[in-house]
Amino acid sequence: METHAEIRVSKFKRVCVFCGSSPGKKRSYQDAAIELGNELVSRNIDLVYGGGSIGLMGLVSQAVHDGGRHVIGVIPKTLMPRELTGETVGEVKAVADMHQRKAEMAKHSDAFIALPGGYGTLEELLEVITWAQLGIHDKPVGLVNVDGYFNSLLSFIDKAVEEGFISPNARHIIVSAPTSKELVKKLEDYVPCHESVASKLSWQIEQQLTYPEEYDISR
Ligand SMILES: C/C(=C\CNc1ncnc2c1ncn2[C@@H]1O[C@H](COP(=O)(O)O)[C@@H](O)[C@H]1O)CO
Repeated sequence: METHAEIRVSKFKRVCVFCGSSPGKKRSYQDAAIELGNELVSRNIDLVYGGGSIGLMGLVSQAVHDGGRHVIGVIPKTLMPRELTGETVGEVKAVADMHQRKAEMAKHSDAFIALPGGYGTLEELLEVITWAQLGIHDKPVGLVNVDGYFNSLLSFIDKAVEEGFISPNARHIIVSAPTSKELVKKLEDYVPCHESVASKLSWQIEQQLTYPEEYDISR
């Protein structure tokens, strides 16, 4: 059995995790959030997430923080009062709005992982998949399919491929596995095979024009 003390090398420096602001009803969801945090620690990977301590977000961030890795919580100013999201461990980056939050989370991460969650998680997951399809980034995107939580979403995506709305190549953007350990391995091996609509460079130029300098947390 592998322990936290065992550090394995990863090609990812920072991974962005999208997950429920609620804990979910099954213990397995909460266990999976802690397992993902521990998996990142064991691979020497830092965390980027939506900030706060509520739900699965709190569990994954606490596990990464307790394991000694860096945690960045990217929070829109509106959600910053502690009674809304709880205390954030590690570094807090304040951003102007939800749109900038997603852009900043994406910019500072080498890969994206979704755990079970609700509308917010699905929206974040689908957006980074869409951005990959458009060529805005070429970073791997995966989901931890805890107890088959995402089966119906994956079936829907397969239906969209069958019906001609998603290309078979773009179907490969989304990587899934039942556990964090298997998923991180798959993401490490991921090679994009879909065609991009526009170059990464042209999207970067477009993004620089979108937000004023005062909100660019990379400075
Ligand atoms: C809507 C609720 C609480 C709001 N609090 C949040 N605090 C921080 N981040 C949030 C919050 N709500 C959504 N997010 C982002 O979306 C994902 C979680 O949303 P979900 O709908 O719970 O799946 C998460 O990755 C955050 O980035 C009351 O539940």
